[in-house]
Amino acid sequence: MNVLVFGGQGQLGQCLKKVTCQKGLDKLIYLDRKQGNILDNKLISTLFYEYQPKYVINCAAYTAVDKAEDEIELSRLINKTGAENLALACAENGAVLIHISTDFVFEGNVPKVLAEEDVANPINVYGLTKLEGEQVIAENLNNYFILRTSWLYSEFANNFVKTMLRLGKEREELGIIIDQVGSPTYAVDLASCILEIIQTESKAYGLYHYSNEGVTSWYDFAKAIFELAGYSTKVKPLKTIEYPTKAVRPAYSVMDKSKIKKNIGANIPYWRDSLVTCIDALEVLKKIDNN
Ligand SMILES: NC(=O)C1=CN([C@@H]2O[C@H](COP(=O)(O)OP(=O)(O)OC[C@H]3O[C@@H](n4cnc5c(N)ncnc54)[C@H](OP(=O)(O)O)[C@@H]3O)[C@@H](O)[C@H]2O)C=CC1
Ligand SMILES: Cc1cn([C@H]2C[C@H](O)[C@@H](COP(=O)(O)OP(=O)(O)O[C@H]3O[C@@H](C)C(=O)[C@@H](O)[C@H]3O)O2)c(=O)[nH]c1=O
Repeated sequence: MNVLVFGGQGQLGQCLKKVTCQKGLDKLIYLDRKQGNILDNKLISTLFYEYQPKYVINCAAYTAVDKAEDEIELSRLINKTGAENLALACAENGAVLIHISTDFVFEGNVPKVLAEEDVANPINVYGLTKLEGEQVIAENLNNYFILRTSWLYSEFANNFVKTMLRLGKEREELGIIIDQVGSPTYAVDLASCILEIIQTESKAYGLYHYSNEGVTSWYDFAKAIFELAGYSTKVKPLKTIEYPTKAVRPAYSVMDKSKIKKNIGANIPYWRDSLVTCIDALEVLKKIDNN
């Protein structure tokens, strides 16, 4: 049972690799941007012909939230057209598509836990193009899982945890937004959930929410990162208005995970417990680097 992973060198792609290695699974084929460009339909056809995949995991995306405001067409090309290309190839070849989306499809203007059927109303280009990607998959394919996740971090690639650890070393104090609230997600936990869907060959296709359990602000998340990593960096709470960014971000994007727990049997860790695991993993990598 072959599984093609597009965006295999990104953060989630590397987490999938870590989990498959731990579990001894060897049927996943990881494609970097060159080996598996989701904008190249000829290449996609060749890959489907060569590997006859039963599952396709799309970890490829345009994820630079602020830059997307200036690169609308590129963001749309990767997040919408790329998703459409994979959906069409899956439909033609009878493969199941597992696609990742985001909490940023929501406006987040009310402190209400968001379910899959709640109205999406993106407030930035990244969120809009991710929503367009979801829609184009649903229009072209029946056998798909779209997992919306939020605030992904891990020991791999770029993410908020690694940014905090870098800046925390350089500065005595950091100002971090306190009035944006959500749920951090350890990408290794999400990778395990994706593999669970594949291993159980679940047929409960559809749209799902997946994040770690619990709710926090970026400010409290940063404080927890420094505390667990043993840093003495001070953290100053800022209002969104005091930290201007090119893209507007949702103030409240906590997602309801009842559906994925019920249909897939997902067992979801609490965000702080997973943060401990990630900080430990970063420590191990640091030791390996130093040797
Ligand atoms: N990061 C986060 O906080 C969150 C992410 N998500 C979603 O989760 C998914 C995984 O995100 P994450 O792993 O963090 O993202 P990354 O940015 O770490 O990885 C995305 C990968 O996609 C690759 N890519 C870009 N364009 C193409 C293309 N045309 N063809 C093939 N590959 C391409 C990138 O390659 P290159 O580096 O060479 O450009 C990169 O390796 C995405 O769908 C994202 O929208 C959802 C919520 C939160
Ligand atoms: C670096 C920094 C960020 N912040 C704020 C800005 C922002 O509101 C928040 C997070 O900043 P980042 O730019 O790291 O994260 P951002 O790119 O906004 O993260 C988002 O990425 C996309 C891909 C998603 O899908 C979302 O779920 C979410 O994870 O923290 C500060 O307040 N102070 C700082 O020093």
